[in-house]
Parts: sequence; C-alpha cells; structure tokens
Amino acid sequence: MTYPDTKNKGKGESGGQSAKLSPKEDFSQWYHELLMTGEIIDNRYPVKGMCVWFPFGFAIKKNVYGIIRQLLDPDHQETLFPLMIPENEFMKEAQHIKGFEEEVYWVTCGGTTPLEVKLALRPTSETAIYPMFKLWIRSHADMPLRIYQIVNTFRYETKHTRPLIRLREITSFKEAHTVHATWEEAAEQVEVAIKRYSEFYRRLAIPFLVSRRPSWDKFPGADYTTAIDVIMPDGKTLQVGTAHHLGSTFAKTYEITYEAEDGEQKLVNQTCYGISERCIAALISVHGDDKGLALPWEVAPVQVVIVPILLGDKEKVLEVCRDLLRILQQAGIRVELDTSDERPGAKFYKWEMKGVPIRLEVGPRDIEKGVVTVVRRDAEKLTLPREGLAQALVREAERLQAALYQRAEAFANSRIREVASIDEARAQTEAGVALVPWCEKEECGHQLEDLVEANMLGEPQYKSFSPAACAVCGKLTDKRTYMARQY
Ligand SMILES: Nc1ncnc2c1ncn2[C@@H]1O[C@H](COS(=O)(=O)NC(=O)[C@@H](N)CS)[C@@H](O)[C@H]1O
Ligand SMILES: [Zn+2]
Repeated sequence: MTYPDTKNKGKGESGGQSAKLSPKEDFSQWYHELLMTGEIIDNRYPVKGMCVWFPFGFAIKKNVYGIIRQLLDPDHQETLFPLMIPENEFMKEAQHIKGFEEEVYWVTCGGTTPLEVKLALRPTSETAIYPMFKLWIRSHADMPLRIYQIVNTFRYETKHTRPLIRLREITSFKEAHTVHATWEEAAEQVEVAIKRYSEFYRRLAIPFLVSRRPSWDKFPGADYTTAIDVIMPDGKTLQVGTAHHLGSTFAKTYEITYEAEDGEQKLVNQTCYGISERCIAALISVHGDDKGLALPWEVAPVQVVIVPILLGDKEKVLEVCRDLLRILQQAGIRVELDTSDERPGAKFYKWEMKGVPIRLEVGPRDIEKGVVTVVRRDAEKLTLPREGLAQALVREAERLQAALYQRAEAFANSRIREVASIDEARAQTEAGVALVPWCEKEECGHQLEDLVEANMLGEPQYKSFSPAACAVCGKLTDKRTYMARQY
C-alpha cells in the first residue's frame, strides 16, 4: 500500500531529503510531519480530533500495548464494557462529582426514532462500570477486584486538538478499575499502578517524573491523583499516565457495598488508572531526531533491515542476504530484506526515518571477509562476523536500548532545574521544568501558577528535599512542586 503524500513528503524537489527538521528546533512541525512521513497517523480524517492509524503506526501501537498487557495480566483481568452509558447513570456522576458533563458526547436517536433515554459516549468508564460493580461485589471474597479494558473513549475537547496528544476520540484508552475493602489497600494499589507504569516507560527507554497533582488538579471524584509526566523536546510536559485513589466517593454514588465480618454493609474503596496513546506520542517525541523515528527494539515493527550492496556478483550478494534473512527470522527477529530498486543511500534514509533499530549492509567485500556491516540507529557502526550474528544483534539491541535511555535522560535532566524564586521559575518554565519550594498552602499554589504562568505538576514522589523558603510566602518548607507548561 502506498500513501502518495507520505512518499513524496520529506523530500525536496530534487527528490533529495527535505531540509532536515529537528525536534529540538521546531518540535511541532517535526512531530506533525513525522506522523505522516513515518506512516504513523493520518490526520486528514474529516472530524476534528479524530485520526486514522496507518498500518505501520498501528503495528508500533500493538507492540507497545502488548507490554501494558504483559504488566497488568498477572493480577488484572481484561474485560470490555459497553460504549454507551444511560443518562440516569451518567448524571449521577455529574451531580455528585461534576467531572465530565462538559466533555461528554450524547447519542439521542436510533435511526429516525428519538431515544427514550439519551446515551453518553464514555469519556471514561466509571459511570458504565460502577453500576455493574454494585451487582458484582457482595462480600470480602469478591475483592480485591482488578479489571482493565483498552477501548476508545470520547471527550469533547475544546482546547487545540493534536494527533495522539489531545484527541476527541481517544482510540487506545487503557483504563484499569479496582475495588478494595479498605482505603489503605486502595492506596497500595495506586502505588502498584505507578510501579507498573514506571516499568512500562522504562521498557520504552523514556525517562519520566512522578508527581502528586495539587488538590485542584486531581481527577474529578478522586481523593488524590498521582501522575506521570514526560518532558517533550520543546521542554513542555505531557501527562502520559495517571492513577487515582477514589476513596468511597463513587461507592457512595453507586451504592457499592460489601458485607463486613460484623454483618453490616460497608462502602468499598476504589482506584482507577489510565494510559492513552499519548505513550506513543512520547515514544516518537523523546527518541526521534532529525533523521526521524528511533524505536526501541522491543516495540519496533521492523527490528533489522538488510540492505544488499549490489556490486560485483549481484546474485551472490542476494543469495547471502536471503540466507541471513532466514537465519534471523528463525531466531525470532522481525527482519526485512529491502530488494527495492532504490539506491542504498535512499534505503538508509528511509529505514532510519522509520526508526529501525539495526541496519545490516552486505556487499561483496563483506562476503569475502565473512562479515556484515552493522549500523545501529544511534549511529554506532560496526562489523560483525556472519557466524553467531543473531545473538550478536540481540546484544547490540541491548546496547541501543541503553544508549536511547541515556540520550533521553541527559536531555530530560538538562531541562529540570531547582529554583528559589518566581522569576527563576518563570525563566525555567519557558522551556523546561522548575522545581520550586512551595509551602503547600493552596493560595500560595494558585499565586505560583498565576505569577509563573505555568502549571503545577505537583509534589515529586519518592524524593525528599532540604528546607527552603516558599517562593511565594517565604515560609521555610521541605516541600517542593514541579512546574511546567503542559500539553
Ligand atoms: N483528550 C485526550 N487525548 C489523549 N489522551 C488523553 C486525553 N485526555 C486524557 N488523556 C490521557 O488519558 C489519561 C487518563 O485520563 S484521566 O482523565 O487522567 N483519568 C481517567 O480518565 C481515569 N478514569 C483513569 S482511567 C491521562 O493521564 C492522559 O494521559
Ligand atoms: Zn507559601
């Protein structure tokens, strides 16, 4: 399948390569162009905030979400709830929790027949799932209950929409919902969720921040929200995962109780935690460079591409390449042999742009010496013997993983700085994250956001700090908040 616009896009008139776009120079243009030329997302669908997955992008997503399933399946059960939520159930949330009534889409008729009861398209599924939890939970024995689903959800976003980042149809919304007998057990589950998300982003070689959101920015109906944020190439942050302690708020609204030992009905405690395709936006943005995508081995649809250098005895070169293809396939590696009639240089450009972790070049001289030229996407070039090549490539893949993480970590660390004053925080959040002393009083928090003109990501988790003066009121505090501009 060819996508005419993507093939020609990215090349100048001469068919050469376009002026190299760099994520650090002009992130937004680089990002939008790469989604097209990298055949990830086609943003030309005629509904605002709704996009099409190209097959290559979809293959990346399948591998990425395969990791999420691997991390959740040992102690969660995957399931599926309906897309549409009856108004009476949805409005319970709107009355009690005032979360999503401004973001929800409604279905009001079937064909030409008006519906008795309007149906909401799930913006997230608490109001679809929790009436069923009321039926499912009877006693202690039914808990802990841990389910998740990976579905599309719909939010009438009024801010600027952006592919993968701010959508009106979120196509790959992984939402987990858990039920516990006590508040403490639910709190433990929030920690488990953050640990699984941390493992997930580490396997994508993506560094991240973990913060407790300020009370005014938690999930509607939650006791607290812990969020995972990634620093994007332009220094703004992207919220790529959230875990919410819901206490018994939804249990009250949906009357979810269990019979305790003493025979009385007790309200349950709940959590929910979600990741969307923003994780793909982070993967593309954090590792991408002026050559295009750079994909970690574990999620790359094509892990190794073989480019024959057709000089001298062409048939011999092709025969050796086909042999290599078979050996690597048998070793379980996702490998392609590019026998198209483009010049090798154009092939190098194409496969680098698509983020292929390792390229093999095989020419007559390599064959003479029984070796292969190996080019890792982070530009490491080496020569390896054909003997034992598959194992050697897996080792190179591990080195690439470490190199990608180190490159990303160095960038992220360069964009975080501890500051003491509001002016320093303003300067730092122009294109980065400021770590600001904050006494945790709400009015100081609101003043901080107003005067710094950036968002509070909240209190860094798993870190402690020495006393410093709150940047607003001067009170000594060992508390800090991250601040940044957010997508
Ligand atoms: N419009 C959107 N487009 C893409 N991703 C989004 C959008 N809105 C939220 N997300 C992502 O989805 C994650 C979960 O959304 S949420 O509102 O924070 N949490 C919930 O909906 C809870 N029910 C947990 S599943 C967010 O952390 C964010 O990464
Ligand atoms: Zn203060």
